[in-house]
Amino acid sequence: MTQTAHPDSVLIIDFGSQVTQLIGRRVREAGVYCEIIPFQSAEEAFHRMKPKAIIFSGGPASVLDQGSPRAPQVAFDSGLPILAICYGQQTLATQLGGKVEGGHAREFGRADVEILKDSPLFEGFWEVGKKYPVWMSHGDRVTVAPEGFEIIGTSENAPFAICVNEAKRYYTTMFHPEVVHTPDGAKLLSNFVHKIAGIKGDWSMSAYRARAVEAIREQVGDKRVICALSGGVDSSVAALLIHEAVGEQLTCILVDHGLMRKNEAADVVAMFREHYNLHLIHVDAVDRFVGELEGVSDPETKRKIIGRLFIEVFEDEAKKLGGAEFLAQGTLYPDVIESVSFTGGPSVTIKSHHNVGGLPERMNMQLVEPLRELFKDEVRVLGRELGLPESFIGRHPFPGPGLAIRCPGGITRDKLEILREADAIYLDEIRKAGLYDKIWQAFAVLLPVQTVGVMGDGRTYEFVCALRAVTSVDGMTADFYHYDMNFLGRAATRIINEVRGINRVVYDVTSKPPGTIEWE
Ligand SMILES: Nc1ncnc2c1ncn2[C@@H]1O[C@H](COP(=O)(O)OP(=O)(O)OP(=O)(O)O)[C@@H](O)[C@H]1O
Ligand SMILES: O=c1[nH]c(=O)c2[nH+]cn([C@@H]3O[C@H](COP(=O)(O)O)[C@@H](O)[C@H]3O)c2[nH]1
Ligand SMILES: NC(=O)CC[C@H](N)C(=O)O
Ligand SMILES: [Mg+2]
Repeated sequence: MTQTAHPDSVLIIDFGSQVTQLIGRRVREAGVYCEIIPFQSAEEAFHRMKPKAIIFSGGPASVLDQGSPRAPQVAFDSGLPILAICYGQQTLATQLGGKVEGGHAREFGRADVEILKDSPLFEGFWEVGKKYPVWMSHGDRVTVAPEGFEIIGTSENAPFAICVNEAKRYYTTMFHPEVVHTPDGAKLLSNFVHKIAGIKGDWSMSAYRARAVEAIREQVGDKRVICALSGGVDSSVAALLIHEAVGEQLTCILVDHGLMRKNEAADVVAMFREHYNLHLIHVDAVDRFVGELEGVSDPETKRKIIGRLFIEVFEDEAKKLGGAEFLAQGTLYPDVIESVSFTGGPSVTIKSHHNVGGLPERMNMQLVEPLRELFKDEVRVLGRELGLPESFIGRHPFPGPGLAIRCPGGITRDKLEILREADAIYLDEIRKAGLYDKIWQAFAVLLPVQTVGVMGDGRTYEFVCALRAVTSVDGMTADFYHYDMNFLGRAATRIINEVRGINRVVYDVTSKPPGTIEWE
């Protein structure tokens, strides 16, 4: 979304660290605009962005390896302040004539850094002669600093814990200031962008909104955009931004595939019609999806059928509109990071996430992704900024393939109905207990297992319903939610009493890993 130069920006050069995204986050929290760019395209981005400061991230490679990543020369020629973290420190040292060695004691986790000399980097919170906790994760280390550098902080296994050239404004740390395990790290990054680079810090979500709108206008011109709108917070916020940018040129398409939560499609349509004056097409594709899914039990086959049908429905709708040049998506930063990782490498497919990403190629469309630099909680802040009702902002994520992947075994219309009812009761109980916002995602699963029960003196032989609730930050890892047993008892009783077809309820106590959040 960032075609134009921002007057006060920070260029974060990504060497592939798992936590690079957190650097961006901290910089934004300090009120400064930034972009994270893979090292391969950093030079190009530098000329486009005209940043006021540069940060080098950590990374999995060793600078001692042939062909390992380097920072572009322009970073050093620019005269800009540089903060270089971990791998960034190692490549900076190597590129400026210092030395890096492997084979020393590796260091993962907490370390204590002792401050040897004052610096604007930690002015206001770290004092000479004292020790402070930081988080390290490295095998290699700098053993000879480049000329003009001095060590101002040291730790047991990282003699060059903080090594700087104040004259040039080059600051390098062996530890990671961006992670929460370095308690003062955010302040350190804030000092770098404010005190050292002299950037004001007047960037905010409302500034993000204004720039995003401007960038969308520039990208889209007077062409037509379609937006796949699920009512999830990501696609809702993307749709509102694009609507603000190009108004009438936007058409949103909500596909009711019969796999949504109870009343979901109607609620989403009602909310958008009530609050916003945008084109919204509500496609009733229930028979098309459920018709093809009936009897299908293999999880990957279900996902592939759903992915294909989504494409077909969008193709049909775009045709009816006379074609569309752009497809909008609510892609977030965590969705992007996996595709730009330097190490890449073959990884196994655990499950094929339904993703409209396959659409544009097949349909000859360009992508509009105004949220690709944000995290989910930042998207929520932006949603509030745009006036999206709170009931939409705080919603639990809901997967594109919906209830189909919560109904292990063969899908039938009856099973989908039973599951939809159980899920609605479960969520209702969660809301009543005031737990909805404490849980990251909660849902019911209908197991393809029938068990014997007794109700009203009669024998029953009905399905088992499993309840799931997890806490998580980004969905990549998760812990099961620790309910009070009374709550579970209440939810189970209501589901068994009110839903015909279920006579037993169990709770899933599996974390991710080794489980995944969804059952398929
Ligand atoms: N029923 C649907 N109709 C139209 N588009 C959909 C539907 N389900 C999913 N999509 C599209 O697929 C994208 C990916 O879904 P995903 O669930 O990751 O995001 P979301 O629904 O916007 O937000 P959330 O993660 O909070 O559910 C959505 O942003 C939306 O563009
Ligand atoms: O849009 C989506 N399309 C999918 O195909 C899909 N599969 C899982 N999910 C959601 O992703 C998060 C992690 O889920 P898993 O642990 O099951 O992989 C959880 O939030 C899941 O609900 C999906 N979202
Ligand atoms: N976290 C990092 O950036 C690690 C850098 C380098 N791979 C090392 O092991 O030292
Ligand atoms: Mg969703």
